Amino acid sequence: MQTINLIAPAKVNLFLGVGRLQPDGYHEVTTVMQALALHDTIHMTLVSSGEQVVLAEPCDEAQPIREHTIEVPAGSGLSVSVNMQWREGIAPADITDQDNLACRAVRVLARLMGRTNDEHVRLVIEKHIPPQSGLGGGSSDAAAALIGAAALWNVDPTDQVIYQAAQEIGADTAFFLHGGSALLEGRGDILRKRYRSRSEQVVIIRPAEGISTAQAYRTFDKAPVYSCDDMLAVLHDATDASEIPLYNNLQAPAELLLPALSDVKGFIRNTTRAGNAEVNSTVADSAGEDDSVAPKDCLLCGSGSATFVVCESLEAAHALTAAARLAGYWARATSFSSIRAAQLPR
Ligand SMILES: C[C@](O)(CO)[C@H](O)COP(=O)(O)OP(=O)(O)OC[C@H]1O[C@@H](n2ccc(N)nc2=O)[C@H](O)[C@@H]1O
Ligand SMILES: Nc1ncnc2c1ncn2[C@@H]1O[C@H](COP(=O)(O)OP(=O)(O)OP(=O)(O)O)[C@@H](O)[C@H]1O
Repeated sequence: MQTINLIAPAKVNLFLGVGRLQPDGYHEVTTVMQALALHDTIHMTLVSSGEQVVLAEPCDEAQPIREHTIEVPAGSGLSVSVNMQWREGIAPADITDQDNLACRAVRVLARLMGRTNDEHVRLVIEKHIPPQSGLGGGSSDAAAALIGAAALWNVDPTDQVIYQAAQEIGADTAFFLHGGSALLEGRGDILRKRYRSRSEQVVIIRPAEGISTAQAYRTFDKAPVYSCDDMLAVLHDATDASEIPLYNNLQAPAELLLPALSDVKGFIRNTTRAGNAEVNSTVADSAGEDDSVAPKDCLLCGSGSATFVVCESLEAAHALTAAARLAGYWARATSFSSIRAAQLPR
């Protein structure tokens, strides 16, 4: 038996330019993704044929630790299971082991490698990234599970099969193998260039409801508004992620799907305007009086439903987080980061 620990960071899209729908059901996308320090933690154990192990795992408040027994009978092939631990007050989502993107990632990698060993991969995921938020939590868990399975199976972490598996799982997964800040095209899975990461404090604010990514794209198609070529030229010329303009053409469709998003924008504007200019003067100064315009330095995360706000200091981030929680939102102070999905040192 072998256990390793991994981190799976969240992301935001500093720039998300959705283009035309392709015959495969996916849209052409030009995006600049930026990793956050906020991350899920994954513990991954490989149990081989003939072994019987008893793992001590986190459970719930009533029973903080529980024993979990795993046996691998001969001829059973690969099996994968997961224990999801919801942290940070995130409402637990009902995800079967079969549908869990991290479990899927392990199975896809085994298939692409032609690996047919009798073995069990057990995952414990400590969830700090809320799902259906546009923060890519599930995709990042999948990327970390690929890195973890590769380490447990002695596969070179730079082997192309890992990138191939990531692309098969979903559009966002490939980014988390690179992390930091990067320009991606295609379905949002082809790396074009890397930038120096941003490093400021960020607050994530999420209303109670999530948004389905597929539904956000379908709503976009009803009245598409495309980014212009001048904007794309800026992305290709930039070397530092701080040069990237904040832009997301899924913001308007997401607001149509979820009116609570306009309330979040209003909350951010009012909080930073109403005598709290020191909370985030950048947002306050640029907010103007027009309530239909988003305050500067704040943008929808991917397809939503979370919004991120760039703050000038740790104090400003904590003040905004506290105000957002008081207003009934899920909120979390974090920062931009250069991390990626990775194994932690033993
Ligand atoms: C909104 C973003 O998070 C921005 O980074 C991504 O584009 C979404 O990436 P993701 O969650 O990994 O998406 P996937 O799980 O691959 O796809 C979910 C659904 O979103 C839609 N989808 C996704 C990516 C893309 N380039 N075009 C699409 O139309 C498709 O309907 C797809 O069936
Ligand atoms: N390990 C996982 N963590 C979270 N969600 C998962 C996981 N595995 C599968 N899912 C499913 O994926 C859906 C999207 O979750 P995710 O956290 O990736 O949302 P998202 O951030 O909106 O996605 P994205 O930004 O990639 O579009 C969830 O509704 C959930 O059913």
